[in-house]
Amino acid sequence: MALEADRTGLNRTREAHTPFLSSRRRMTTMESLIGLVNRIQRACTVLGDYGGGTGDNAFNSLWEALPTVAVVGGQSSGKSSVLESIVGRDFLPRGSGIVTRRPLVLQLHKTEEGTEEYAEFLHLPKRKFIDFALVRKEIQDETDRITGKSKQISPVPIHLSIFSPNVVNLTLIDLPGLTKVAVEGQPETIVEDIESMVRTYVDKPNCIILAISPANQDIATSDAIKLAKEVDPTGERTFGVLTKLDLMDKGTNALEVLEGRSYKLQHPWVGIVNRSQADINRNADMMLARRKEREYFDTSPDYGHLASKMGSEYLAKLLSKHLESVIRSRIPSILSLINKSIEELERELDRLGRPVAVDAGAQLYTILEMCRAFDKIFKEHLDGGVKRIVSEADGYQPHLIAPEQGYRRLIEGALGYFRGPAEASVDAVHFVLKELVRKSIAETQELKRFPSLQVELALAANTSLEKFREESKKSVIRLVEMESTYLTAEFFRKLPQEMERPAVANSKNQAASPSPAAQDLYGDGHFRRIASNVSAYVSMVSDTLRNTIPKACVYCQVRQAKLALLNYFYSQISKRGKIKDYILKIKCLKSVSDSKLYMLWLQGKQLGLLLDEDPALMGRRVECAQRLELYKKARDEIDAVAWDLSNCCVIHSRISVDFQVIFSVFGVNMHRLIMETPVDAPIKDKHEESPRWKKPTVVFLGGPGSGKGTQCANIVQHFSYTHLSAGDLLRAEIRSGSEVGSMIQSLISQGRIVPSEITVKLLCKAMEESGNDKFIIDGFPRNEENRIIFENVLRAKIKPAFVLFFDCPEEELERRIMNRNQGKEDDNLETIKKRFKVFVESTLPIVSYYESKGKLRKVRTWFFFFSMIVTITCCSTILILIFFLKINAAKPSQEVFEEVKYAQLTYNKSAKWPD
Ligand SMILES: Nc1ncnc2c1ncn2[C@@H]1O[C@H](COP(=O)(O)OP(=O)(O)OP(=O)(O)O)[C@@H](O)[C@H]1O
Ligand SMILES: O=c1ccn([C@@H]2O[C@H](COP(=O)(O)O)[C@@H](O)[C@H]2O)c(=O)[nH]1
Repeated sequence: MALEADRTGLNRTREAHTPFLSSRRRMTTMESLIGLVNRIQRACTVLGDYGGGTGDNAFNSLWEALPTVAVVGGQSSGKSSVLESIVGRDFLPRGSGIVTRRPLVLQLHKTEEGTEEYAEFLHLPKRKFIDFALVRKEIQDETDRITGKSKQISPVPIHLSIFSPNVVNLTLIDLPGLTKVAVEGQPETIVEDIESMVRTYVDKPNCIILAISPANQDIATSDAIKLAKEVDPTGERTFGVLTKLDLMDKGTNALEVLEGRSYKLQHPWVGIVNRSQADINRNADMMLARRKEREYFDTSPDYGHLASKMGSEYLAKLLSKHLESVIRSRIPSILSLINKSIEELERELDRLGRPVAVDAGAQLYTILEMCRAFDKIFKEHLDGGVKRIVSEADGYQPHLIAPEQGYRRLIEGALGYFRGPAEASVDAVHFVLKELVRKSIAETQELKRFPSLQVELALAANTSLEKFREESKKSVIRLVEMESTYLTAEFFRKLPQEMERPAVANSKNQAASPSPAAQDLYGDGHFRRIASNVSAYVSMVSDTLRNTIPKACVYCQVRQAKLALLNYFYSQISKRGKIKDYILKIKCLKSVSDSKLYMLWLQGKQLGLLLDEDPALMGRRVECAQRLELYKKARDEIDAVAWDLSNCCVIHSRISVDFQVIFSVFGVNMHRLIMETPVDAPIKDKHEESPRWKKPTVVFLGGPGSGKGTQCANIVQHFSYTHLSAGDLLRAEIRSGSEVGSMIQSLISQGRIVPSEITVKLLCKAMEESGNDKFIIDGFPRNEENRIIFENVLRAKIKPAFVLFFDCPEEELERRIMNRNQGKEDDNLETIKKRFKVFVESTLPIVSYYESKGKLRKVRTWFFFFSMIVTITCCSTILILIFFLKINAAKPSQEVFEEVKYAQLTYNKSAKWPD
């Protein structure tokens, strides 16, 4: 199996190693569908997803989506004998009481005539059982391994594969026989336990019920029919089997039941005649028993007219055919479920994050990556958050009351009041930063699963912030002190001088009388002026500090937080990493006695401890990864079957039965389309012969958003073409709400390519409905499978002219799609990336294919372009062979259109499409 042994611990069988077989071993056509389901079922079981309902409900059950045949019957209904007759071997445990205590998933594989029969268990990979008595013993032993020797039952199935030329391809699930009372040694709840286990299978709409009833009992008392009637009242998925016909009372028969009069089912009842108890006791040959059964019906006066539809061989064939067709019809919904599950699991794995590495280097790397993620968020917040706080924090206004001690003392004293608000600014920024650290840690998705790391990171970041706060405080205090120690002399020089000068006499004789100014020298006015001057100075300093304090905060705290918030953490972490490595080395050298180092070892926590995830989360990740692998493999297998089948058609140059099968797999009625084409003629001739739409069809290819649709709209306006966009047709199908629509939706949302059958069907339908005979096919074929179907099916209907490739750089495509705004749900960044990938991986090779036919024209220069136009205009008889043109789609739309028109005008109508 593709799931690795160490991850599942369940690689127990060869099939368990590879329940999904390599393509070499892959069976083809009809058988492949049952084989495919078998492989998926086995892989599901390995991962705990099986019908018994105990699988992990947190996951979608793939098992439940798979069609199964459950064998249901009461005790002694002849259930085991029916199964043995179908297989043609004696291999089931027998005895009184409840023998089948675990579901037995019995997978029958038809091998070539003359090959040896053998059996294999999923739980015993390397053992091939040739002796079927040992198979019986192993079923008993394996049952006991889970249930003990008690009479308990377990829903965990046993998987048994039988390879034989005497079987048809079929998978059956044998369930414990329904019982009415608990007999000696059985738990009291056994009756309900068995019924509820059987119900978990038969309740599912994908379950085909093989209801076994003995003919020698009244059908109205049949446990199997009673249950089937409840869960499948219309009888659509129930096959009634009547056993023990030969044991009925003389003179009675079971025609009422077999002819559907007693209890009507949608499928015919099948009568069976098994070996008698005496035959079983003496190990009578099963092949002989089959022959006897045939003879019984052929010669029966009661059942002779039904003989061809009776017996275990007929039953096996009937079931195999039915199972095959049910699987076929279910493939779209299985694919849809798989795709949905893949998306869900991928999302969940993204959420859970990658598994934690085991070595110190990788652990360090993981931690650093998370730090980077945190740091990024922190910086984003920083750019928004701090600015606001810093600008709010500068609103301090000191209120100065100046004592009369001269300017210097007054000012110095006043400036002292700035200390408090300056420190408060630093604190405010500090708290904002701290809050941002908390917020950023909470918002860092990657950190969510590591609580210890969150704590350590917060601790280290806050330690750094404390350091920055101290630095910042020192700086702002220094700024305040600088203002106190050096007063700006310029300010004082500009003060009105007369205020300071003593009064002067007017004339020699005149006694000096105090001027009004002098009178005011020691009055209120004087002090008011000093106060006002001091205040003016303080306010000037305040303005300066209002600018410089935030600068200091930003420089010492914000800038540092941006540059070096985690430096302390990094140094701690790297020390731990080194210590750990060192210790490990020392331990290897057996010199752990170095006590100093050992102390360090104990002090420093191991890196691994920081990454101490919740074990439940780790388990969940492993489960998700395994499921994802299962679903992806299953999807590939289903795709491969489709691919194998469609290839058959190409290889044989005819539409084979298989091809029709795969068309109908997708519920597509391609029969008419196919049958209308001369399929037995060689492909080459086929295309030359009267296609239904004779006018040339042009194919537009290019990356998503390269402008194909835009140019199609232009063409439609100027030329009488009908534009058929494969993508738009698929989107319309989604909107129609059909079953296929949901599968398409799931593929489109992943940028994946829808199976050709569906796209071709939609294209043909649109062509028919258009009433036109000239088409541009936009965006098809876009992978190799598309191309093959295009060449072998669509080409029979149309006359392809040329492929026009729109060449455009990816950045331009992305820009255009993101701006397109046409409500296309796959126009989102996530899907776009996937579409580009698919385009490069799948569509470009198709472009190269047509290029390899030697028909490629490089992007033409304008000179070339105009010269060609001139040539055409001057000499219309010149026809230029152009099968393949490359359009420089990065040019403006109108210019692109000129190129498109040119291509349209100049292609050689008589030239052949490359074979
Ligand atoms: N030459 C151009 N220059 C600039 N923008 C363009 C040009 N051609 C088309 N666009 C714009 O780019 C977007 C994608 O174009 P359009 O839908 O035609 O691409 P498309 O190839 O049909 O895409 P898709 O493969 O998804 O169907 C549209 O919004 C369209 O208007
Ligand atoms: O032939 C086709 C065409 C389209 N798809 C799917 O549809 C989307 C959208 O197609 P656009 O042509 O880009 O509109 C594309 O990504 C495919 O998922 C397809 O499968 N087969």
